[in-house]
Amino acid sequence: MTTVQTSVYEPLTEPKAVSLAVRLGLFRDGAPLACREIGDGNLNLVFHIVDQETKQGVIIKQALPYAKVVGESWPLTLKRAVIESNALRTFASYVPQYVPKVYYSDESLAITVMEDLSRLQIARKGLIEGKTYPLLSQHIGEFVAKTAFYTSDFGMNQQEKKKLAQSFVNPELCKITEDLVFTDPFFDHETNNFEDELRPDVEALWGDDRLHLETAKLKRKFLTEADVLLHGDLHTGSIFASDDETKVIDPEFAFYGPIGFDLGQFFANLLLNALSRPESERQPLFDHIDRTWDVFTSVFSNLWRTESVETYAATPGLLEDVLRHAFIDAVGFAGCEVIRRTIGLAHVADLDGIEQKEARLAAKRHALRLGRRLIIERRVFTGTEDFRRLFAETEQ
Ligand SMILES: Nc1ncnc2c1ncn2[C@@H]1O[C@H](COP(=O)(O)OP(=O)(O)O)[C@@H](O)[C@H]1O
Ligand SMILES: CSC[C@H]1O[C@H](OP(=O)(O)O)[C@H](O)[C@@H]1O
Repeated sequence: MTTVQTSVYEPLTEPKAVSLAVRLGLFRDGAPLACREIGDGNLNLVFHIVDQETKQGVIIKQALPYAKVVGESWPLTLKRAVIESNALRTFASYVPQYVPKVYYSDESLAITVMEDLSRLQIARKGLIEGKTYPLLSQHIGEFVAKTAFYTSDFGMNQQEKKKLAQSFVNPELCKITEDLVFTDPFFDHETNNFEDELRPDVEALWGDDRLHLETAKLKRKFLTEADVLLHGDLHTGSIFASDDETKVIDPEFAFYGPIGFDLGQFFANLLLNALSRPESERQPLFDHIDRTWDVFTSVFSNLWRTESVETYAATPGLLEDVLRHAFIDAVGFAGCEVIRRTIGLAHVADLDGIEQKEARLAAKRHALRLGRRLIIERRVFTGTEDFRRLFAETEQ
């Protein structure tokens, strides 16, 4: 991986980002450059620099030494920028069509300079506006299948895999997920954030021993199962889309983990959008879940049968076992994500943006019932049609 170390860290400002872009020779001499900090995520600065004449742009993303959403009281490693640029490059070696090009990265400045994707729209925003993105699930299914297979012990040299896994050890970012996704929302923790009216529903979750046991099993998987290289935060705000293109961004949470995790995060964020829509407009979200799983299983199975490096790959029943466990885990992980996006620290605009208060509270109560049953009943799921069934059963 070519990440250079040239300078001493300082947070960029818009003028400093322009100077850096000029110094790096990213634009022609004398180009009239405009720059805006457009970061709307929880953690980092994102500078959009555009040549005003040619309209060509680049993105400079910079990690701050703390979590932007909370402030300097929450220090956070700058190494996440290296993880992010290395993950983008690793993914590009398998699925270049689904990630932005990385032009340059600098470990000391904690920056990744990458392709400007402004021609596309963040999928969460588009889905909230009612867009359907017909190819989103086909692309994400293929993205997850190929990145998972080729980084697994079945798709790459098993000694090389261990080295790759080592380079993606990401303890601080994993700890955020361990806390914010798998732990805090299930207990009375200060990071939680929810409307007072939801307190009885939330306290019921906090006192639910069965839910605690099943969530603990999922957290244990996340902590211990170094199966494939994951994106680690594959929600719809980490995906740029149009009707014919899909690009996955923001893999600073990348690490070696359980194969069902990225799928579960993606399913959950489709469900969160479905929760914000009237019943008559939910079908495209469930269709996306079906298609993601179908494409994932078909691409992954094909690679397993044709390119596996592991002797046991041909053992009858093994692939089916891997896929079955990936699915069950994905359902459970989706439940954790639905709950944490409803009452945890980091919410989603799909639910928070429901203007009418009673409708918003109803959608959030539905989310809590759905998330709980996804976790507890994940082993009963036989296919993606069960998402529709459970969604309907938890509506009231
Ligand atoms: N390659 C890109 N091209 C255009 N805009 C981008 C690009 N990467 C990020 N952005 C913009 O910056 C925002 C925050 O980026 P993101 O990587 O999600 O940051 P964070 O790590 O803080 O969540 C995105 O929602 C998007 O609007
Ligand atoms: C304090 S980090 C909260 C939350 O933010 C991350 O998302 P993003 O970087 O896309 O804004 C991640 O989901 C974390 O759990």
